[in-house]
Amino acid sequence: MRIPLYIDLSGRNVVIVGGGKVGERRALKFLEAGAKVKVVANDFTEKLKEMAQSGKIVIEKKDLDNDIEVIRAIKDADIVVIATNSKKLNDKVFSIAQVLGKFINDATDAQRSHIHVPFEGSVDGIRFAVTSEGAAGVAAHIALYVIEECLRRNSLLHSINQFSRLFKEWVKREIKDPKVRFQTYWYVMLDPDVFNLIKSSQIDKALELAKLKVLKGVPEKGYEPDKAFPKFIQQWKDELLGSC
Ligand SMILES: C[C@@]1(CC(=O)O)C2=NC(=C\c3[nH]c(c(CCC(=O)O)c3CC(=O)O)Cc3[nH]c(c(CC(=O)O)c3CCC(=O)O)/C=C3\N/C(=C\2)[C@@H](CCC(=O)O)[C@]3(C)CC(=O)O)/[C@H]1CCC(=O)O
Ligand SMILES: NC(=O)c1ccc[n+]([C@@H]2O[C@H](COP(=O)([O-])OP(=O)(O)OC[C@H]3O[C@@H](n4cnc5c(N)ncnc54)[C@H](O)[C@@H]3O)[C@@H](O)[C@H]2O)c1
Repeated sequence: MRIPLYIDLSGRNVVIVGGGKVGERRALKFLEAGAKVKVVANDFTEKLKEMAQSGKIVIEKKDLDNDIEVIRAIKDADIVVIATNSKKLNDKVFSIAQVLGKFINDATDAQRSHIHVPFEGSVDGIRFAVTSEGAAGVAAHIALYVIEECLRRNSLLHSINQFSRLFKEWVKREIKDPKVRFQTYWYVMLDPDVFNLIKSSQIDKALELAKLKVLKGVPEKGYEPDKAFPKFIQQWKDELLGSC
């Protein structure tokens, strides 16, 4: 079972074996996460060559035809990406990387890949990633579109998002006890007066009222996410899903 994570790869070494279209996409993706990217192949796309020329990545032109070359290429990697069009070479890189204990993203064999690169999107800074783990990429791609459009059209979520960000900043500054903080978030969301202000996009007023309520005291129990979230959904399901 693979689990979803968002990872900052600053300063980590990612070695991509294969300099074609897929290798290029992986280079761009891992660069976004701050990784030091090296692409090893016997041929590269124009874009990869440009990226190397401008110092964003390193490219190493090599015919990887024996184990020693592969070991040399990947020994310093934290993550190895397999993306050549030679099944024999992909299998070789996989077994060596596996023995060396590397994390492997195998773009050519979803089943054995440790890491999957999902379809990804974001609306208003809420990020999401969708994958079928290689089983039905077409369906995952369509699912991403549905999620993205549904969230984009949802003005209620937009307001909740605006409110939550500002409110959380304030709570983290003002309330020292994390246990109380956890209760606080759902305590105000379940308050009908605060929520009606959020619903009508009066974010400043909602914040003012929420702060007042919190300063008067937050219950120590009863607003844990596993209780509060279903209650919230039950109440606002139609408004939330109406735009989907
Ligand atoms: C999101 C995206 C990210 C990215 O690759 O950057 C991505 N695939 C994209 C495109 C794409 N994929 C394929 C084509 C060719 C034609 C077509 O089918 O359209 C194209 C189009 C193109 O290349 O242009 C076919 C294909 N895909 C995989 C295999 C190998 C296998 O099946 O084992 C084969 C060969 C199948 C065969 O041999 O028949 C496997 C994977 N593809 C994944 C992700 C992961 C799980 C996704 C999931 O299932 O949810 C996984 C497991 C790889 C991983 O996790 O590393 C990217 C969106 C690009 C964008 O939109 O910008
Ligand atoms: N995961 C995905 O989303 C996805 C999408 C499309 C294709 N694929 C698969 O990924 C693989 C790569 O696809 P592509 O379109 O980038 O292919 P490509 O033909 O554009 O690139 C292949 C790369 O492998 C290199 N290579 C091959 N043999 C080599 C060797 N002996 N030594 C060094 N380098 C070598 C080539 O130089 C080239 O850079 C294919 O197996 C394809 O089926 C995966």
